[in-house]
Amino acid sequence: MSLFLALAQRGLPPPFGLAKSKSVLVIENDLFGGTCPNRGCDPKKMLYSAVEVQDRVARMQGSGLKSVPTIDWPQLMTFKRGYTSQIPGGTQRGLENGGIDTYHGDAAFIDDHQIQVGDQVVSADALIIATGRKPRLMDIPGKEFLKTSNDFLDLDDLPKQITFIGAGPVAMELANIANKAGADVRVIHHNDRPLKQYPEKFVELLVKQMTDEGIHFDFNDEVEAITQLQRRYQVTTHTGEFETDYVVAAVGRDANISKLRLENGGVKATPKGITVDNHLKTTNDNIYAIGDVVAKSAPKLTPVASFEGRYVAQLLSGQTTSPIHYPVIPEILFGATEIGVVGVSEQQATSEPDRYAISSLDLTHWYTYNRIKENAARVLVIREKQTKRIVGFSMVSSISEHLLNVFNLILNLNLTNDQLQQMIFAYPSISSDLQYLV
Ligand SMILES: Cc1cc2nc3c(=O)[nH]c(=O)nc-3n(C[C@H](O)[C@H](O)[C@H](O)COP(=O)(O)OP(=O)(O)OC[C@H]3O[C@@H](n4cnc5c(N)ncnc54)[C@H](O)[C@@H]3O)c2cc1C
Ligand SMILES: NC(=O)c1ccc[n+]([C@@H]2O[C@H](COP(=O)([O-])OP(=O)(O)OC[C@H]3O[C@@H](n4cnc5c(N)ncnc54)[C@H](O)[C@@H]3O)[C@@H](O)[C@H]2O)c1
Repeated sequence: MSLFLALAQRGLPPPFGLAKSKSVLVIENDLFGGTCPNRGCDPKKMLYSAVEVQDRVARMQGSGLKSVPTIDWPQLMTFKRGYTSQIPGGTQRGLENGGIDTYHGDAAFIDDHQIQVGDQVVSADALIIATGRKPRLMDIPGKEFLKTSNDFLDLDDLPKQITFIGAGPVAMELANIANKAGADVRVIHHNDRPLKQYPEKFVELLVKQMTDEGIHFDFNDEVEAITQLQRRYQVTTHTGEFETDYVVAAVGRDANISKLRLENGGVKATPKGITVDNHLKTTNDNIYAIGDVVAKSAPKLTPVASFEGRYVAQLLSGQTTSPIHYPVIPEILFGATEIGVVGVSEQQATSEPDRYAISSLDLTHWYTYNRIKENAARVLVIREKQTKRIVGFSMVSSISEHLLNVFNLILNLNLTNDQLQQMIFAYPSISSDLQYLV
């Protein structure tokens, strides 16, 4: 028997893959499906459905459209819940229909083969830990008043004034939604270079656009305390104090390991997560770890967790013995303006000028972006000088996700310029610009 401790919906391939040859059990202590479809990527993008349309209509004012729609938050939340409410039950039924047993409860190791779930004990030959991460709460006076992305993504009514602490992906994406839905939004960040994984100039552009939309940024500031007033909160920072209706801590996420009693299973972890080798094996030979819970340099994203899940399923069913080899991994910050990166970064290319050449292009006036009255569309295309192959791509625009995935294919398949010039793309479309970019 193989046993999985909590697998997100996107991680389902491993239990399904293994269920053909082994008896499999999945334990989840909260919502089956995990973070992404219940409280992460998917509900966030359900809310973005309204933001994207509103933003596009706003840009077309005076070019054929009159008046910008306002967002009705309770209706939008009902729309989102129409999706999220189906996830836990649907995921659990899907597992059971696939011949996989499910348990609901906190999993904790008794030893390296046995797991306690509530008052039951289950045992397995191999175990896979996929318990993810949870929002980090700050240890400051008034921390009990802090809300998280989980709370924000399920708000019945939108507070008038919302403060986000941190300017990482979670805060920036949710701040954008709150602002477009009509809230007065403030973001407090403890340095002046948020979103380090994205090109600095693109982040500056994003911050400027969000500021122009009315979001107030406090950089190089630190929240010291939250005090409850009659109906509101007072936020005290290094530099002063202000009142707000709702404070979201978005300062990172911690590995879900505190309930697992890892020591009983001989599994070592650091504050960054569970330690694994290049086969995703923990410090115990029978136990593997995948996804966000792992201490690793690969980005903590849903498709990365799924990829790791498929790899461990292949390993356990004898289809591979090789170490895990990650493909090129794209990252994207969603929003009315999206920033995407894949492959060699601008930072890396700049630090190796003999090896890489960077082309920086402003596409704002290109037909594709002109047609939708885009505020700013820019790309960085990074080539290896010797081979002339494209090895990196970054983009800022309202529709970056399209070209990002196309460049992801180019990089992963190692396509040459000649091969791309031999193709015919549907025209005019976002991806037909490709032949002018490569
Ligand atoms: C607001 C937000 C937006 C995001 N947006 C994106 C995005 O746009 N794109 C993207 O790729 N990624 C995004 N992510 C990241 C993505 O959600 C995670 O990378 C992904 O969910 C990780 O999957 P996982 O299976 O490792 O863990 P999870 O999905 O977190 O699943 C772990 C599960 O384990 C359960 N669990 C924990 N401890 C125990 C225990 N002791 N016993 C039993 N069960 C336990 C948890 O309840 C949870 O359901 C976002 C995250 C957040 C918070
Ligand atoms: N579009 C996406 O792919 C997407 C979207 C959201 C989340 N995610 C995933 O979720 C993970 C977690 O995101 P996150 O934004 O919660 O965490 P994060 O760690 O990526 O960002 C948190 C930010 O808060 C800052 N910070 C820390 N302490 C602070 C403090 N006391 N005051 C002010 N700022 C402080 C940090 O410097 C950091 O920049 C991401 O790394 C990513 O893997 C991905």
